[in-house]
Amino acid sequence: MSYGTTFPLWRAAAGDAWQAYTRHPFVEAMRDGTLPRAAFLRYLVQDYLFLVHFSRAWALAVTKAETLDEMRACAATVHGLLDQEMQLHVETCAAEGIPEADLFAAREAPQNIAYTRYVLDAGHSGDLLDLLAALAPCVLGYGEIGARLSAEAEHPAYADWIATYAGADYQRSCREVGALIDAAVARRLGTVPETSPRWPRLCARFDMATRLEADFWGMGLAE
Ligand SMILES: Cc1ncc(CN)c(N)n1
Repeated sequence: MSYGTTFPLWRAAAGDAWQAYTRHPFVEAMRDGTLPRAAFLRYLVQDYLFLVHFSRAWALAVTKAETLDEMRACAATVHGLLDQEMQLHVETCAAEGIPEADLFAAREAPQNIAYTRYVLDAGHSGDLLDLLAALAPCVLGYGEIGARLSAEAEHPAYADWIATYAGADYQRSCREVGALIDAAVARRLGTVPETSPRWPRLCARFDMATRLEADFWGMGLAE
């Protein structure tokens, strides 16, 4: 999946870290159905909390925007996270006897704190581009993983999860976020952004967020 022109450049710059994230053993175990349910639920509870902070980060992006179009795109992502994506977590956990109040009150894992606060700090200390570079691996990586698993899954155990990220709503959000990133980059860095002195730092932000994604999967696998 390309989701615009900037994402493939950032993804290529991240090199092997991107494969380590999108083909992590946790992902492959969802693909072949061998992922233990306890590991999935541990991940899903943490991911609910992750999405709470991620929504805060996208809300911060609204305040960092310079145009109404940027504000609308960031606000639409906040809506998608709070009112669509989190339903997967709430409904799956409810079916396992875990009410939403328990999700909200769960204790955050260190890997979760490291990732979400890194992203929030990227936004607080930088501008919209710093924040978008740190947000991109999350949104677009799951789009890529969902699309691949929907074609390659060998077992139905995680079909609901896969359907959420392969689904039309999530894939549309990925294309919109890709377009937001391309327009924000062009507005601030011009048409050849790779030559900007800011480019290496944006690639470094994307790379760090990618590594924190892999650590997040690892947290799910840890006993
Ligand atoms: C850790 C993580 N990264 C990405 C996504 C997809 N929004 C997610 N739900 N959780």
